[in-house]
Amino acid sequence: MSMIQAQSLNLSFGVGAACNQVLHDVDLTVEDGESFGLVGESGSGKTTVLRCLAGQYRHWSGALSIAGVPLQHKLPKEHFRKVQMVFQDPYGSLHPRHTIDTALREPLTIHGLGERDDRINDILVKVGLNDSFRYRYPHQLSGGQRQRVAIARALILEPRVLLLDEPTSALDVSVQAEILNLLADLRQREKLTYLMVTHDLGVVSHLCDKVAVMQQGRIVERLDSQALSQDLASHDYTRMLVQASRDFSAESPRMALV
Ligand SMILES: Nc1ncnc2c1ncn2[C@@H]1O[C@H](COP(=O)(O)OP(=O)(O)OP(=O)(O)O)[C@@H](O)[C@H]1O
Repeated sequence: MSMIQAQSLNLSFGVGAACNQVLHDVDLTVEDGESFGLVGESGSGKTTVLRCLAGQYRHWSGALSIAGVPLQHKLPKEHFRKVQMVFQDPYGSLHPRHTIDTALREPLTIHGLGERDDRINDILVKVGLNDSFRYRYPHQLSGGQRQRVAIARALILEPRVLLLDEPTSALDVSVQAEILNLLADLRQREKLTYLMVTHDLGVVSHLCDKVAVMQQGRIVERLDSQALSQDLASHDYTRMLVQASRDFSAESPRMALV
């Protein structure tokens, strides 16, 4: 069974002359346990796809489902036990005046889950932190540690799907690989399915099994990330992205599309 499915997903902002259609008949299938990348130019609609699945936009048309369950426009609370989102900026996604303990406790309270102290300790260990972080505030953590907390907050409800919106792009280059390795590890251990937006084709080849390329609200190509690294893309736009990534990596070897 597919874990994530989008069929003919359309979404516009504004009305009348100001109407801007940002998604055009997006079809997407992500299998259980797969890591799927969404790449493409800025403004092509990648984040909007994630936000529809996360219930942040309700005015889409088409069909969406998670684990075979069709999504309604207003999502029930149980949806968020299955699907969680991790944002680009870990500082912005954590309340500055809430301790890490409060940030992690809140979803447990909302969903009425017990054994809260044990769950908080366990999840901190899973993301490579420990209980010494519990009573700190976000500003007392490094960028990488904050993103670990944001990942812990997403995982504390034991979801099956993580929607990752450029999870490493706001981080210092030196910690990006650490977070990518953590995400790869967690996917295996927790049997998660990932749908990840990224600009970085190096991240795709490191973390994703498959990739879809978006341009102006449409998916123009779907392929295995291995095929992408081996120059087997067929669409001109995808080939242009790969070339741009290679040119950039000549200046910054870390970005290399392996
Ligand atoms: N709330 C909104 N109201 C109006 N327009 C919006 C809104 N959110 C997004 N858009 C528009 O939708 C289009 C797609 O935006 P989206 O953030 O999905 O692109 P993206 O591919 O994720 O870009 P980036 O890589 O720069 O994050 C853009 O033209 C954007 O301006």
